[in-house]
Amino acid sequence: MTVIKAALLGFGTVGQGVYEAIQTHSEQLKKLLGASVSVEAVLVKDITKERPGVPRELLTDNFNDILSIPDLQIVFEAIVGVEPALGYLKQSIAKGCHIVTANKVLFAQHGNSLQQEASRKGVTVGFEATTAGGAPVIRTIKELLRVNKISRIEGILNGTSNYILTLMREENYTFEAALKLSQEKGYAEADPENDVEGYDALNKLLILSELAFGEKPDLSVSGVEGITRITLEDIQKAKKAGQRYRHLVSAEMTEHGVAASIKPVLLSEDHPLYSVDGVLNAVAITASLAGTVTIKGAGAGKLPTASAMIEDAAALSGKLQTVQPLSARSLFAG
Ligand SMILES: NC(=O)C1=CN([C@@H]2O[C@H](COP(=O)(O)OP(=O)(O)OC[C@H]3O[C@@H](n4cnc5c(N)ncnc54)[C@H](OP(=O)(O)O)[C@@H]3O)[C@@H](O)[C@H]2O)C=CC1
Ligand SMILES: N[C@@H](CC=O)C(=O)O
Repeated sequence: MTVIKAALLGFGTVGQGVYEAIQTHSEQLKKLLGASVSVEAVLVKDITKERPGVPRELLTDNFNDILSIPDLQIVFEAIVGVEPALGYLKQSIAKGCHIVTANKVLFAQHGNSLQQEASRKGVTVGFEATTAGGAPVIRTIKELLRVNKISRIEGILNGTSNYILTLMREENYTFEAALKLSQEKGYAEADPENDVEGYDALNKLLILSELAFGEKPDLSVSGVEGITRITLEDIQKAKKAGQRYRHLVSAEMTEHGVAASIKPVLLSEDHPLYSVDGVLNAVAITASLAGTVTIKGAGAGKLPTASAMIEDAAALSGKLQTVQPLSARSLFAG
């Protein structure tokens, strides 16, 4: 039996989901990739934490242990913020590994340069999980762009905000209680201010805009607004009037560049995003031939996000070397 060697950077909500999905979907991956995916090491920050379900000898807090794995093919990255993740991904590319990341903060700033470095080394960068969780928005835009020109993108890109707004409307939750529940469910960022003040949606819009239009919008005039100014009273008043608050992002190609907006908006029943409740995200892409294509799916959470990362790995079919299983599990044990 041969294997494809992978390493995991981060073992929080998303990292655990990727590890679990590789075990539970091993047969599908084997059929697609021609060999089993073997997780050879898991990088964490705090090596002393209890990690049920993962063999102790796979854990390390030293990135050099990852770099020293022979024939490593895929590095899944699910840690938080730009550094040290960016340095780790650059070193992984230099080692000849394909990388798959969920880290939108990093990717919004450094996605282009990472992709250029990867292409020079003949490897790929999967970033489906950076935007809209399990909903395949990146893949859809790439497919559309093969022939279409994209003129506009509009959507709900933060699962936490949509979940909070839904709980406040449907179950009279306070903002604080709804945020706490979204943290418990693993939807919110390590610093949830990124979610509720609109910065997470901003990073995702920057990623989509760069992909769809080849440039990022300038938001210095319109600014970025989250959901924190909306009160329970506002939401209940809107409900009585048959309206719903949504945190909406949009980006449109104009003759002066990309015009964008990120703010809460009141929608009526006739709007296509009116019914997108809970942790769902939805993105409507307007394309020259296809018209408007709308993708909807879980925008955050362990398994939907892992699904996006595993799909990126599955897309490497035909590009991966398989090797005999190793002794790697004992590489850095002790
Ligand atoms: N949660 C979600 O639904 C989604 C999250 N994302 C993105 O995925 C990434 C991970 O998110 P999530 O799993 O929720 O985050 P968590 O906070 O749950 O987990 C982060 C993991 O990264 C590890 N880590 C943090 N800093 C370092 C470091 N310097 N060196 C090594 N390991 C480190 C932590 O280690 P330790 O366990 O030791 O603390 C932890 O295992 C983020 O970039 C996030 O924006 C993307 C889509 C959806
Ligand atoms: N915190 C993010 C997680 C997914 O990207 C969100 O709530 O959308």
